[in-house]
Amino acid sequence: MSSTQRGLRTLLGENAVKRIRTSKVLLVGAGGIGCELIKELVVAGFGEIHLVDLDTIDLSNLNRQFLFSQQHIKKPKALVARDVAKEFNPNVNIVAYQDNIMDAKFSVKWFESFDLVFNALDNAQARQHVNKMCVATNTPLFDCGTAGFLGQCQVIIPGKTECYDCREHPAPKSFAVCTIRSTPSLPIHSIVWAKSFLFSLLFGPPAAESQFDETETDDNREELEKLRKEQNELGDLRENLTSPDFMNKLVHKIFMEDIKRLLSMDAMWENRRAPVPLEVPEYSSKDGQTLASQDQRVWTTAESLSVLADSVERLVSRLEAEKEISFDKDDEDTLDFVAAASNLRSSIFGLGLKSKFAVKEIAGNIIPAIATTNAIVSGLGVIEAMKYLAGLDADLRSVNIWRSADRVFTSEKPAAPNPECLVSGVARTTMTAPADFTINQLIEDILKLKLGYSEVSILSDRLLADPDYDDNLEKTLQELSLHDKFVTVIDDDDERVNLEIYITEGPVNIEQVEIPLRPNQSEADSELLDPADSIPPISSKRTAQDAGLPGTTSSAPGQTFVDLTEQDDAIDLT
Ligand SMILES: Nc1ncnc2c1ncn2[C@@H]1O[C@H](COP(=O)(O)OP(=O)(O)OP(=O)(O)O)[C@@H](O)[C@H]1O
Ligand SMILES: [Zn+2]
Repeated sequence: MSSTQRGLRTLLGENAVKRIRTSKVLLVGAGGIGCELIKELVVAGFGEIHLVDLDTIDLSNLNRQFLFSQQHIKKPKALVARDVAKEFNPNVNIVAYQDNIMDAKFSVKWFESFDLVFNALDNAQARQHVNKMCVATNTPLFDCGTAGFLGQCQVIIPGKTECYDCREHPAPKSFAVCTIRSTPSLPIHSIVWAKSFLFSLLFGPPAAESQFDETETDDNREELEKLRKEQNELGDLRENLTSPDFMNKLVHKIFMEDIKRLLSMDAMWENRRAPVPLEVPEYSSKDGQTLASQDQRVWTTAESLSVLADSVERLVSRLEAEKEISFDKDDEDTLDFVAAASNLRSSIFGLGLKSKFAVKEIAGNIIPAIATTNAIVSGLGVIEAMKYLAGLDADLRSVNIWRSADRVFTSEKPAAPNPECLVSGVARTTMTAPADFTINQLIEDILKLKLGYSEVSILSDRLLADPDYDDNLEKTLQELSLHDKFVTVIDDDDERVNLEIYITEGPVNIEQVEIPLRPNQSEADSELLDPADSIPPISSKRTAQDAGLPGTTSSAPGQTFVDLTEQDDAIDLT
């Protein structure tokens, strides 16, 4: 027995140490926090640890993800973390998966097999998914997150405490479309334009909706009309990505014609510096790669055009295999495109130019990760998990690390679940049904006949049916890929809380369930902590957007689905 474990026995007693040794733990994420957590868990003597991470090791991870070194670059994080951590304590059984935790194979049944779950994730979508699976399976979750010097470990005991989604996360700040598209006044506006508008329209997946604030007013109606026309032209250009003339056409359109069109709106430039259409110097894509590697200095116009031309060639050649490409600050081809295009736009509008390195920081919206904060938060998470295993429920605390003169740590007793929460405040059941079971059968035979609903809406990750939408009624569970997934049933009479049904394949059968009435709003409020006393959770993603906190993917009636992967442009520069 190690000295750590002897210390734990003195502190928590023999029983707790035994529970630590026999418990089965899931750790999601093997990045900055995950590396720290697995070390803590292994050293503390947790017996069985399952580790999931979808990513491979990048050079930029090495400064803080201390389990990884140069020879591990490009290898799967989960597998390398398992091998290295095992050396600290060969008695621990570590099972590693290089996989997305949101994959259907990590089913409710699989989650149910764990005693504890730790989140060490960098995005809200995955955290919300794990939160939902833990609440559905009644599994305690310790959600760790850091953003620079700030950190947090939220303790989530389903049914007893708040969950990740019990508090609303403030919507990320977004830029007005006119600032980005017509009147940029800061380098960041050019960067957002290059990344979220130009790059996404040329190479990205089709956006469901505009990522900018497009609220129409009397003042901007004409402008918005022009911008839509411009956008359609860009869509046409995308059709010709492989034509040898593409780069010329692109440069001509976005840096000359579109700028002239903007200039024709005289009123816009009365009190602003008017943009100057680009005078295109000689350039060659051949120099692109060499220039792109010079990431600490500002490129000239000709150099930016060379990098742009070269990155377009690289991206276009990838499109054969990839169909569409998303911006990623660690993907050099996408970063080169954004760095070059944004600087060209900045020079047109007379804004400051930036090195590729600086663009990476802004476009990736990075708050530098601090290894010490990750280590502290991980330690706090494991302490709370040990308290839980020792049966010290009353002593459980969610802990925050602040950067203030008088207090670095604050801790709070986790608040009670919010009855209005779309994860904690719903009823849940499971059902089995065969592949050819239709949505109509689900509504008529199960929901109406067995559970007594009169009017319902059904959602999964999208709307499947409601009283006015019947396109899917004859579609089967198999066609809609609904096995091993949750569907949400909303009572359109507004009486009962939402019902989440987890569907697996088998003969038709539904587990009986009591569906409570919707809580009265005022009663619900009085049971909760005063939000002013509460500290909103921090994401572990080191972007200002996630530190400012994500939106919600919940399936409330009338609420639109927010694809969190598309919110990367929300940049808060505080
Ligand atoms: N859906 C998911 N399934 C599994 N692992 C995930 C999922 N989403 C994120 N992760 C993992 O969570 C980890 C978060 O770690 P961290 O915040 O240190 O990010 P990073 O990508 O290593 O670093 P950075 O973003 O700063 O470059 C990453 O290793 C990432 O691969
Ligand atoms: Zn909740």
